[in-house]
Amino acid sequence: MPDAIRCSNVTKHYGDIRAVDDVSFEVHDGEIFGMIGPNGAGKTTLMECIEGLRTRDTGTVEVFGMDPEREVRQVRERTGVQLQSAALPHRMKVGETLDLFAAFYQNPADWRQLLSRLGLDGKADSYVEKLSGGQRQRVFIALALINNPGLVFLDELTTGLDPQSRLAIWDVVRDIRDGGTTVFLTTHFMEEAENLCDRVAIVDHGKIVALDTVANLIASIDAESRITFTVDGTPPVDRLKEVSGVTRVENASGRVVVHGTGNRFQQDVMSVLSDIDLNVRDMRSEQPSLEDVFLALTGREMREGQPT
Ligand SMILES: Nc1ncnc2c1ncn2[C@@H]1O[C@H](COP(=O)(O)OP(=O)(O)OP(=O)(O)O)[C@@H](O)[C@H]1O
Repeated sequence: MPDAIRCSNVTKHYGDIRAVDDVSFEVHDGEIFGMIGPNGAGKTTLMECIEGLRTRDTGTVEVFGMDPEREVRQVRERTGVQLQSAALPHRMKVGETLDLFAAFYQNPADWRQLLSRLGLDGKADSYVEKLSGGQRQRVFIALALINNPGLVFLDELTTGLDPQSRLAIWDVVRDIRDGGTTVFLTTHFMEEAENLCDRVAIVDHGKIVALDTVANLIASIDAESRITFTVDGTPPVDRLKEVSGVTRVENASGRVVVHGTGNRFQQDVMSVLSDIDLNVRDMRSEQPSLEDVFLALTGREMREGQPT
């Protein structure tokens, strides 16, 4: 698969702070690629070096084979960057804003079609600042897509949105990918990376500490799953301990937690429970997540110090 982005040994300092530390990776054409990591990990700086908005200290960056620092105009024509809302003038209508941005490019998209594609029919005459958070983010996506880019950068697109708007934005991002545009995004939300991204880079202290599909990242750490339930009667603790893959069984007054690993763990525990002649209630299953991957790789919680 050809690559939309290639970075080799990219480093960026701010004074003594090494924000990006010798990073090398590729983003494939046509994928949704996500960067996750704690505050200050270097995600935005790395993204800006790739966008050509920030000058790297060392290393090479190629976007569709071009250097974003030297071939600025050509890279701008083929990429879309999501602006922060503060970057827009006050009291602009949605249609006016899109018209203005369309004028910057040689082959702009038909913005009325874009609005329709993004579920913003009828909003052309609304003031941007009067829209809901989710609608405003769609306008920023429309602005990032105004030049029909082959690659779009989205930096913490859903921060500040309610869960329902976030889900709707995920559909929009998938639709962008399915339309043939590569998506490079950063997020603070583990579940966003898990649900949306084809591949994820975990960034910590300016380095990529892991990069793969979410399923492969989770499989790589061999972390435990948990099945929790309540039984009316004596739980079959000894039988559960014999199930292959089970590492631990806790029992506190009939509330049982079974820990284990492997593909068959869940199925085999269920099979023991369906055999016993007891009422099993309130069952919950917890799978390992990207949070567990981060913890396994760094020894720290990714959410420590995160905004809520
Ligand atoms: N313009 C700047 N001048 C000086 N230091 C900066 C500047 N921008 C970022 N930094 C520092 O560089 C490091 C990386 O910051 P960056 O914003 O790239 O991280 P991030 O992963 O995007 O964080 P967040 O998730 O909070 O946005 C941090 O230590 C930050 O304080």
